[in-house]
Order: sequence, then C-alpha cells, then structure tokens
Amino acid sequence: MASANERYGRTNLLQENDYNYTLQDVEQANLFEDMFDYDQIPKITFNHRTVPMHFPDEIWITDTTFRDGQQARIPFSVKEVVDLYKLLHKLSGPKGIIRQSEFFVYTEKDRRALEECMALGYEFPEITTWIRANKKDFALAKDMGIRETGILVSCSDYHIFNKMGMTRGQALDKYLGVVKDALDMGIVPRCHFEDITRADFYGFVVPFARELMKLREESGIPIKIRMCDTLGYGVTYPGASLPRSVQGIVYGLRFYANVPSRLLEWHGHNDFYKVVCNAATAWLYGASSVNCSMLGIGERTGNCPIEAMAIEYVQLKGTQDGMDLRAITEIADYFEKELKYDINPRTPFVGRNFNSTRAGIHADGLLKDEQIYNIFNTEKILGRPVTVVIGEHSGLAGIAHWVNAHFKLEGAQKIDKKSGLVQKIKDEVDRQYAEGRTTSFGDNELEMIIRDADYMKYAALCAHVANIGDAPGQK
Ligand SMILES: CC(C)C(=O)C(=O)O
Repeated sequence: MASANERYGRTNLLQENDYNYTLQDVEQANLFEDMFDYDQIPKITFNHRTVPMHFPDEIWITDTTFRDGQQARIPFSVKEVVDLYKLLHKLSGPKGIIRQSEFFVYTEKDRRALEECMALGYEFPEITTWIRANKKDFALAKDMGIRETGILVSCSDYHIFNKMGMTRGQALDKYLGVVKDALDMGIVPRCHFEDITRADFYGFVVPFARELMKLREESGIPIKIRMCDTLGYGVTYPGASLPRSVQGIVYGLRFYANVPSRLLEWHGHNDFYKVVCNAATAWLYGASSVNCSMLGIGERTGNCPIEAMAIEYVQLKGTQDGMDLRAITEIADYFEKELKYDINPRTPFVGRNFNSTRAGIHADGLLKDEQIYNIFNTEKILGRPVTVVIGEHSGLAGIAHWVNAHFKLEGAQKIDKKSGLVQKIKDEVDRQYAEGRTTSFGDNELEMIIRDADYMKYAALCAHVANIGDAPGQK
C-alpha cells in the first residue's frame, strides 16, 4: 500500500497554484517547543511575513452557547435553552447576523431542547449539531432534519501523536473517512480543526484542507472549516509566525488550500485575553464567520462573547443590519436572574458597571453632557442608561446624577447638584465614610437615605416613577 506521503502527495492534489503543500507524515511529533516549552510562558515569535487584509463582503456570527458554553457549566434545562435561543433570534435580526447555533444531541433532554427550538420555526439562527464522528450519530442528526454538523478533527501533533497515538497519515485517513460518511448521508460537515494554533500548518493543516476541498468539489457539498484556537494561543501582531498568527492561518487556508471565505470560521478562547481581537482579525483577513457564546461562557477562560462581536460587527460594517442589540441586555438579565450567573461588573456591554462612574469629576461631566464619559448612547442602543455609583468620591454632581437617573427625571424635572436634597444625601454619605465605611452605596440604601431625609420628596419621586410605568432601580 502506498504511504500516506505518497497518497496525499503532490500528484494527488489540486494544482491551482504553485504552492502545493503536501502531507508531511513525520515520524516524530512536531510540538513547536521553541514556542511552547511547557515549563515557560509560551513565546510569540516573528518571521516578519505579513499578509494582505481581505474583508469578506458578508460576515456573520455563529453561536456555541449550547455546546462549548454548556460544557463549562451546569447543563441548561430545556426551558433555558429555548428561552436563550429566542433571545439569540431576537439579537440576530431578519438578516441572520447570528446565523447558526450548535446543539448536542446525545441525551433525550438535548434532543427535546433541539426539537422545541426547531418547532419555533425561526430561519435564524439555523440549528446545527455537534456529534461523535460515527454513522449512528450522523443518522440521528439526519433524522432530526439537521443540515450541518460539527465533527472533531484535531490537527496538532499534541492531539494526533500524544492523545490519539496516531501518525498524521493515519489521522488524515480517519478524518477523511468520517467526512465521506457525512457526505454520503447528504450532511454538510463542519470540520473543527482543533488546536490549529499549535499545528504544523504546511505539513498537516493545508494538505488536509486541500483534501477536504477536493471532496467538496467532487460532492458539491460545501465542507466548512472551523479554525479552533483551542488554548487561545492565536495572536494578531503583524509579522508573527505560524502557527500562532491568526491572519496567517486565515490567509493560508484561503490562498494555499483555496477555501472560500464563506466556508471559514474562527473559534477562539480567551486564555491570553485576546479572544475578541483574534475573532475580529479572522473576519478582516477573510473568514466570513466567527463562533461565539453568550457572555463568552466556555472552557476555562471562555469563548468569544457573542455580544462583543455583535458590537464589533456594527463598528466594522457601520450598520446594525437588523440586529436588535437590546437583546444583549436581556441575555445578561436572563443569566443573572434566571441562571444566577455572576457577571463581572466591569464586563463590557453587560456588566453592572460597564457604563457607570464613581468619580465625582466624571459625574460632573456626565451632568453637563453625557457624551463626555459614555462610550455611546447605551440607553438607546442597549437599554442601559449611564449610571453613577455613589462612593467616597462621587460628590454632589454624582449624587445629583444618581437621583435623576434612578428616578427617571427628565428636562425641567431634573434636580441640580445645588439642591438641598442632594446636600442632605451627601452629608449622610460623608458621615458614613468618616465612620469607617469602605464600600459603595447600593440603590436601596440611597433610597432609604432620601426617605429618612425628606419623606414627602421621596414619596413624590416614587410616584413619578410609578406614573411613567417603571419601578425605580438601575441594573
Ligand atoms: C473541541 C474543539 C472543537 C473546541 O471547541 C476547541 O477547540 O475549542
């Protein structure tokens, strides 16, 4: 029998360009120990090769909350999946910016959640699955009316040699066999290239992708490649070398393996704080799709937060394209209230304090013109008015801003920092700090201070809020 090197060699591959990288069926694993010496912090190396940007005409987001996200928490109930899926649909909008969401189908409960979401009849996000790579699971997905499914095809030697105990040739044979099974059943395979940022790009990743594109050509079925930055090693610095260069990976798959943008998807993790920038870079260099989870839940430090990429989409495209960004706030509320999930208060776009200030000097600016200290009109776009947290340094301006926002006072109703009520609140706040308090004031506490300082005024403020149909209380 021909060796893997011969089988996947030059003659066996598409010949569209001069760079016909062929499988290097090496005897020893290449673990890139110059970059990844396990006893040291990994290194970012540079070969100073830069690649051109190529922003696809159409970009979108896919969701992995119910797969990678769910793996890192107590499993969701069927109702929770359905509720969250409805919010994803709302965020997605009619153009399907949140295009797909992947579901497990292992257990009875998984399948019930999937069926209930399918029964909603939404076009977006399309429901896809993630399955074990065997014929039984393919049949299961097919029977449930699933068009596309994810399959694990780990591609670094850490996985091929050290986890699966195979050679690259054996791994390639196995993966192609599984993909062929999916194609035989008429299912679109989404190949999850696990650990691509530690894989031999020219010796395994590109030759494998070329074989997949050959199968795509033969079958007419669009085989997708998901580039999985499993441990978050990807970097976006110009001239950084492979396998860590995000733009290098995307460019290489497009150019050396002829994978079209619409079949390329980036899936990152946040181990080195780079997950959002890496995903945006994947878009900018030619991947149409980035894979995310709500609030970035997922293994270890998590996945790329879907809300971050929804906002990034608008920044890059200059349009919301039908997305309802207020769904971001509803998702955050659902996680906090229904799932009892703690969101770090500083988390951009969803944390309690993402648009709040404690500094009196900032509050003073906010009182004069909100734009001075708020990133954008967070009330209009996300349903999150800018807030002031009352602490030791909030000052009269901060307290006045808090009263106006908390009791929803507009225009002439607004109270000024020189008002007697504001002074009384400040006196009490100062008194408590002078007695040794160190924490900031909660909304309820401040309400009680107002009630004790001026009961009639407090009753009038509460009546005002009740009249405009909302209870007081900032997020
Ligand atoms: C299991 C794989 C596909 C994954 O999610 C990852 O690499 O992060």
